[in-house]
Amino acid sequence: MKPIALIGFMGSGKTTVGQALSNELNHTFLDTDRLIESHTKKSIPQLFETYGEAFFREQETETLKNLSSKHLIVIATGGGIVEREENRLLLQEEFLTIFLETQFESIVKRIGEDSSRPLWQQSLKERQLMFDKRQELYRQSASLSISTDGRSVQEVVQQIMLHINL
Ligand SMILES: Nc1ncnc2c1ncn2[C@@H]1O[C@H](COP(=O)(O)OP(=O)(O)OP(=O)(O)O)[C@@H](O)[C@H]1O
Ligand SMILES: O=C(O)C1=C[C@@H](O)[C@@H](O)[C@H](O)C1
Ligand SMILES: [Mg+2]
Repeated sequence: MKPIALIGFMGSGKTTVGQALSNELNHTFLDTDRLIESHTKKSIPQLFETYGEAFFREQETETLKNLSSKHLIVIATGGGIVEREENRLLLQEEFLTIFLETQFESIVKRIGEDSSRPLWQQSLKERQLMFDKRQELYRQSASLSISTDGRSVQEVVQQIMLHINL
């Protein structure tokens, strides 16, 4: 069985839903953001500040490649993983990829003014533009989309369980 990958914008719930889903399935949970931080021994804000976004994206692709051959895992990805075509192809071909579809208004409520997400440190208009641009990329990369608006984390997990045939 292919590894399960959760994709979606920052705050769509990839990390929290991924943890709960992995418990339900008795799979190992891994988060590409946390793997990159432990590999580089730097926080994401430090990586962006010191080495720039391109370096972070290289690390992200390497991490995704390494995870593509693993079994019985659920991975949470970074919100920008779909920016690279190479990653989109990996997500389409090597993972059972699930898009946690979430309206921009819900994202704003969930994240607030969080300084741990460097690309959230922009004007509301720029955040919305980035969100709009990525929606099509998430859809292209996933074989299943689950709406998270108005659903608790457990309800999102239940929806995923209903739609995947394991
Ligand atoms: N379905 C939901 N309903 C309400 N709040 C949620 C839901 N899913 C996640 N949250 C909350 O939203 C916040 C962001 O969730 P989380 O960190 O899991 O998002 P993420 O997709 O992993 O973001 P990032 O791409 O930045 O890593 C957390 O405070 C989490 O508890
Ligand atoms: O949306 C993005 O581009 C990002 C989301 C986070 O998960 C991290 O991967 C990082 O902050 C970049
Ligand atoms: Mg996360």
